[in-house]
Amino acid sequence: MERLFATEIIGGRALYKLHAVTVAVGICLVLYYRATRVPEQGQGRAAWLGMLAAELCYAAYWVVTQSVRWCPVRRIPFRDRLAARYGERLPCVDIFVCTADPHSEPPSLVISTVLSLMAYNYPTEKISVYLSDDGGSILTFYALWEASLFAKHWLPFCKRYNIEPRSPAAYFSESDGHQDLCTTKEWSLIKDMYEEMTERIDTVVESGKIAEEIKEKHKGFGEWSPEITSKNHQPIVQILVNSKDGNAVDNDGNVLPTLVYMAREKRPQHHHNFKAGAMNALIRVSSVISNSPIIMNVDCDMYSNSSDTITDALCFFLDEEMGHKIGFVQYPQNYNNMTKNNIYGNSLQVINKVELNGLDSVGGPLYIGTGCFHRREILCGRKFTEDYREDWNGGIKDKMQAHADEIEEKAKSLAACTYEHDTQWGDEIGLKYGCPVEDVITGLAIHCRGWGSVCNNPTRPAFVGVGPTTLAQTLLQHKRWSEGNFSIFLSKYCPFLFGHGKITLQHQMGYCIYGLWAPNSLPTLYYLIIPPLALFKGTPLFPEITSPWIIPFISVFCVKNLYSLCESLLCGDTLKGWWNGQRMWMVKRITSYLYGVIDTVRKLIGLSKMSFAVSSKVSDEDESKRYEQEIMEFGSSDPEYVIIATIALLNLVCLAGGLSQMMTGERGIRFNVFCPQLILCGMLVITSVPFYEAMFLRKDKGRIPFSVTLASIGFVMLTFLVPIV
Ligand SMILES: O=c1ccn([C@@H]2O[C@H](COP(=O)(O)OP(=O)(O)O[C@H]3O[C@H](CO)[C@@H](O)[C@H](O)[C@H]3O)[C@@H](O)[C@H]2O)c(=O)[nH]1
Ligand SMILES: [Mn+2]
Repeated sequence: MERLFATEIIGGRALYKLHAVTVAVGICLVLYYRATRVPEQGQGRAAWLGMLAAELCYAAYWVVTQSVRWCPVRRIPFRDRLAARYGERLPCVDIFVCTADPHSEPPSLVISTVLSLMAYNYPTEKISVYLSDDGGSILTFYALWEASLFAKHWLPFCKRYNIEPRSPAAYFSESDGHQDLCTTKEWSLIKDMYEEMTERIDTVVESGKIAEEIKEKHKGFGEWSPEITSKNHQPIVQILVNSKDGNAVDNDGNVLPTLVYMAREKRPQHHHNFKAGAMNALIRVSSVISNSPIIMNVDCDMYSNSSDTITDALCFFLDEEMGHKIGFVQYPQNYNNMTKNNIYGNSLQVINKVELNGLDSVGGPLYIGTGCFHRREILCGRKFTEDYREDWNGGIKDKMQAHADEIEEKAKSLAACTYEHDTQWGDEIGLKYGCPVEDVITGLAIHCRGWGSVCNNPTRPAFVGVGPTTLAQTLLQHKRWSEGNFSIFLSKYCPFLFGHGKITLQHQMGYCIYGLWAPNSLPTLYYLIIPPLALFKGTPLFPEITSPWIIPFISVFCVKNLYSLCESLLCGDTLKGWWNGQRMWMVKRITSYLYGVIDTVRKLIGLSKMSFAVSSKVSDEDESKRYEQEIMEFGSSDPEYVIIATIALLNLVCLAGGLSQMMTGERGIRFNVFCPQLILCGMLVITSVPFYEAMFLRKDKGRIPFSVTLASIGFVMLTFLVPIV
């Protein structure tokens, strides 16, 4: 039988292997040199040994990152074959959307995502969309109710003209009138309708109040009493559109997808486990409403950008040969608000296009929380067995029109905060609790239960969301990610221990690429502080520039960076984008990742509890302007900025000091001996130019505040007290 998807090895392997061998040999020589040339006590022995340790860490980490680069694969689904083979027998799909706060995640944005998901090219009676609102906000409920009405116009419009993307917000901001498709009149009509709705929603959100005459239009509004707060309320489940109900049709008379609002119960005395808790409540609530065998989930900002995504994903699950082994299908995260040169390195192109595909070849990509299709049974803890075959007819299809109220009541009981007490939920069943990257740890458990996963990365991105647009947001997100992955590494779920004998060694290493992000901060800090300081103080830490031993150092540096540049360019980044990305790696390592290490350790010894800071999807006008112009945003005196400014200044001072001492011949600083340190220091200074500008030249609100500069000058002076021994 013809396969429903194909697998292709991504080209460029010969070049990759050449680079890998060069770097590997270089690293061995560097380490050999370090280990055999340790200076005498008092001549920088400690600093030298520190360099050795840092380089050992880098070397080990480099090996880990190569695990996924050996043989990355690309998957190609054949949706026409699927349609021809399965026709009416295609399975039902439940779609979960999570939102947490109407202020950092505006309801108008959330419903655009919801509308894009309702408008998939897939039999509508087989789609159910669930919105989990952890903000428990009547404002979000109101927006969803508006969306349920607008859907009656929007879905027929999308399908009649086959438009993309089907998120109205994205569609209208991208197109200035698709006259070639439909009449201008029709286009303007629907656009006005959409804009009026958004305006109503935004006004309501701003005022925080909903008019009484609106509240009368749906019984759901009755759930909110004045005492309700986001942290203290009863469970709320409202079926806004019930596709089994004969009246739920759009303007063309076609059935609408089921649409459900859920706010699980929240009580101050019960821990709610953040997104993982929301997802688990959704799994249960949906089980009494639609119970589809496939669950897809997205974050509220991740709209569908391609309307055939469901069919594409099903090609993997329904493939006769391989399908029964596949636990989940992951799509990469793409963003529509990235600037050309990717100032904060947030486009994640290399992760999306290299690492996820590479992981696919060694056992499967990680579950990254959004844009992912799961089998319901697997999310609920099922182990892989060779004879496993899914019954695609699952799901609740009978008419429930008569007792929708009863179902809502049943669903509410499943969304109560005591429901999970003394059960396996959050552990063996559903998403795992207690980890800031609930997605990664859940995916790991699934892989260790024997399932594979695949990554589908179509040319037209399937999901597009809102990425961080300020430095602070970026650092916050990466702190959560690095901390989460590091805490997995240190827990009983450490891929090398938990995964041992269950997943391949390469797959274990693949997980560790992220698990070791955080501890990477330590060698990096060392490398950014000690060599410049040693330069200033006249202690050499590298071979002389004229010695043959400098060759491995330089070749590792050049080949590795050239390869990373190629990778980045091939993934669609610009040269400047790559450069910005390198700067951001440095910044993330000395701030987010360092914090990640500290907080993971604090949690291990019981000093702090897990948190999940939701990233804001809105930014103020002034900030957005600077973001568009790719000017780095500081503007507050966060301690992270003090670290960044201190390192930048330290390197500047050491470079200047080193150079001037060399010219005057002071302390015997000879060019030959110190050239490598000068180059290193010089590179750091060039990388840090935007930081100097932000400290000394810029006048706008986003500059580095004077207090930060002052503090960092103080820290630089303190650093000079550190002896190089
Ligand atoms: O208590 C909470 C906190 C968050 N969320 C939702 O979780 C999603 C992700 O939150 P966001 O602040 O956007 O975090 P990101 O860093 O962008 O999220 C990435 O990283 C997370 C793990 O750290 C994953 O859960 C996400 O799917 C993945 O997109 C959003 O839809 C939130 O509404 C909840 O539902 N409840
Ligand atoms: Mn997000």
